[in-house]
Amino acid sequence: MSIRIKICGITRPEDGAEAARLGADAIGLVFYPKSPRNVSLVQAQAVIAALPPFVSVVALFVNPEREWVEEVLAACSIDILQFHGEEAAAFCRSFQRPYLKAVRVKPGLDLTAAAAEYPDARGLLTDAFVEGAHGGTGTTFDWTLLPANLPLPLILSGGLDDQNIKQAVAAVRPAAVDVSSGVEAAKGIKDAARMAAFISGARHGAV
Ligand SMILES: O=C(O)c1ccccc1N[C@@H]1O[C@H](COP(=O)(O)O)[C@@H](O)[C@H]1O
Repeated sequence: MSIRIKICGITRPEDGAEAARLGADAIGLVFYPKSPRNVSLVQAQAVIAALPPFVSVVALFVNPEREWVEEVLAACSIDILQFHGEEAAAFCRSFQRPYLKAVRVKPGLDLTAAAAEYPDARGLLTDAFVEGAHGGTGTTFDWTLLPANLPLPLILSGGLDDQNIKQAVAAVRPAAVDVSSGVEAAKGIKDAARMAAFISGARHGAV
C-alpha cells in the first residue's frame, strides 16, 4: 500500500483544498486552545466544506474534556480522532470512532509497550518529546529509536519538512507521515510550494 500523507494544523479552507489538490490523504484540525493552530467549530466547518470527499478529516485533541470531543463530533464531519496527550486507551475508544494515538519519543521510552496499550488504535503517531509542549514544535527525534516491528501502523511526525521528508521515509518506511510546522509560511498558514515539495518527497522516498 502506498504511503499516506497527512497535513495537520489546517486553519483556512484554501489551505485544506490546496493540500487535497496536491494529493494529501488527510488533513488535521487542531482542537486545542493552547495551539497557534487551534480552530473554532465554525472555522473547522468551513475547512471541511472546502474539501473533496476523498480526503479524511482528523480531529486533534490534547487531554480534552469528554464533552469537548462530543461537541466537535456533533458539529463537524470527522473521520478520525487523534489524541496527542496522555489520554488512556479507555477514553480514546469510548467515542467509538477510529483513533490515532500520539506518543512523544525520547530515549528510554518503550514504544512497543506504548503501542500495546492502544491495541485498537488505527496507528501510533510518533512525535518528538519537547519539554513543556505537546506537539507542533517542528522538532525531529532520533529515528533509530523506532523499533522494527511495532504492533500498530507507524505514522511518523515531528519536525518533518520539505527538505528532510524523502530521507525520513526512505530510512523509517512508515505507513504514513504527518506534518504541521514544516510546510507553513507562518503559524497556521500553509505554504503551497512547501506542501507540494513535501508530498512529492514523501512519495519519492517511499519507492
Ligand atoms: O500542530 C499543533 O499545533 C499541535 C499542538 C499540540 C499537539 C500536536 C500538534 N500538532 C501535531 O504535532 C506533530 C508534529 O508537528 P510538527 O510537524 O513538528 O510541527 C504533528 O503530528 C501534528 O499533528
